[in-house]
Amino acid sequence: MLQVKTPEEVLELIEQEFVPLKESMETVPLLSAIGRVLGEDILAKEYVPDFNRSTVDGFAIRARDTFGCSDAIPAILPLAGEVLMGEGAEFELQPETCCAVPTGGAVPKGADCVVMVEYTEDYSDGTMGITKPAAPGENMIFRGDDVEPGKVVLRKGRVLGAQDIGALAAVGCVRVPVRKKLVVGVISTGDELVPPENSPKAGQIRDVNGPMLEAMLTFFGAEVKNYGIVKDDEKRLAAVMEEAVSKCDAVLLSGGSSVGIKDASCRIIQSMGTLLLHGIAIKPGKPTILGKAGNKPLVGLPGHPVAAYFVTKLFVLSLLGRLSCRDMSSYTVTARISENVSANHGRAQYHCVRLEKRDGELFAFPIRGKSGLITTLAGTDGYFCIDRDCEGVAKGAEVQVTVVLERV
Ligand SMILES: Nc1nc2c(c(=O)[nH]1)N[C@H]1C(S)=C(S)[C@@H](COP(=O)(O)OP(=O)(O)OC[C@H]3O[C@@H](n4cnc5c(N)ncnc54)[C@H](O)[C@@H]3O)O[C@H]1N2
Ligand code: MOO
Repeated sequence: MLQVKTPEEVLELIEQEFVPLKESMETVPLLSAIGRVLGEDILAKEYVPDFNRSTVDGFAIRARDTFGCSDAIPAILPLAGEVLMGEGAEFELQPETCCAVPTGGAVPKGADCVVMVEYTEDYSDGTMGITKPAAPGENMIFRGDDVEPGKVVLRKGRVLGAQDIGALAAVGCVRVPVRKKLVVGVISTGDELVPPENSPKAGQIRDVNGPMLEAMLTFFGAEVKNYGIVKDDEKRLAAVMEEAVSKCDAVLLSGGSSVGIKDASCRIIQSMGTLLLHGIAIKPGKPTILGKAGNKPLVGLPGHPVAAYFVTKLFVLSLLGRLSCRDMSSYTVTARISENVSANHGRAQYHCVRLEKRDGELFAFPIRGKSGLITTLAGTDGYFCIDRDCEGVAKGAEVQVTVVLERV
């Protein structure tokens, strides 16, 4: 019999038993930092922007020179100069004058706002008519509006996206401190397994978990060492596990996690270090094993692909996040369930769903099927959970769907 733990207990166990990897930082060029875990807080060293800028094409002025003006009675201001793009405004704007400025151009000293070209008239005699009163600060970005020296631009732990690469470029951070990629070993075990490129003979099936786990880990940002398929031979499996542990920061072994005579994963993991857990109160995914060799996690995943998928999503990635100090935020949306879904297993029950908007409302269509079927994962957008004390959800009820980001 398995001594199962609740999902909450498993996440606590992960926090207690594993610590972030030491000396796991490296510096990479700006563009190589996409998708990597930021290793340090990034503080601005300079003002961004470093000068007052216009946000429109127009004329830099002093707001008070336009008070009370209108279409009928424009404020008439001599044109004192023009600022060119990419050049500083070397002069100071005198009262009751104006100066042409392009969008993004520097606003000269003395000016406190910019009036849009649409609210001006060019009298072609060296003067401009301003037809709308302006307020101080209008249409301007001031020096340091974006960031000032010392301001935190990005926090460590964040997985860097394209928008973050832009922010790093803005502050001149072109050598980015990131966490080294975790090296994760993946092993599939089972006499029935053949590589996906083979045609299975009677009693054989293609290895689904190996490629699926490799894809999940690659998207997560790990470096994967795939040890392929190992037959149900305890000695051979133990030898491949030893090899993987010596080369990797964590090892995932799928199949053989249950309590059958040939299910050797638990014995092997136990023999290599400490067994922390065998059994989680979730469906699918109950016969999961967690152990450690030093600070290196050894995970025995259930062979059923949907179970292997959920255990990886719910626990393995959290564990890898713990090792690499990674921000593990997930994203949920509220959706209306399209049909009744029952549950009475005394375990938290996870269901994949397809999301679809109908008449402006988001619906979750549950995908039914046993955890041994892989097509129940294909084409799904996320999943929701029915708590272990709940008997199900009724058609039309709102559920919180965790969106699977691999597809974004
Ligand atoms: N007596 C019991 N039997 C089972 C229990 C139990 O508690 N008591 N739990 C069931 C549950 S739940 C699951 S999940 C599975 C877990 O099985 P194992 O981890 O021991 O895995 P196998 O027996 O090796 O395989 C199960 C199933 O999955 C297929 N498989 C395995 N690896 C792959 C792969 N890489 N790609 C695709 N499919 C794979 C395998 O062919 C089997 O069909 O145990 C239940 N039994
Ligand atoms: O862990 Mo399972 O519930 O048959 O996939």
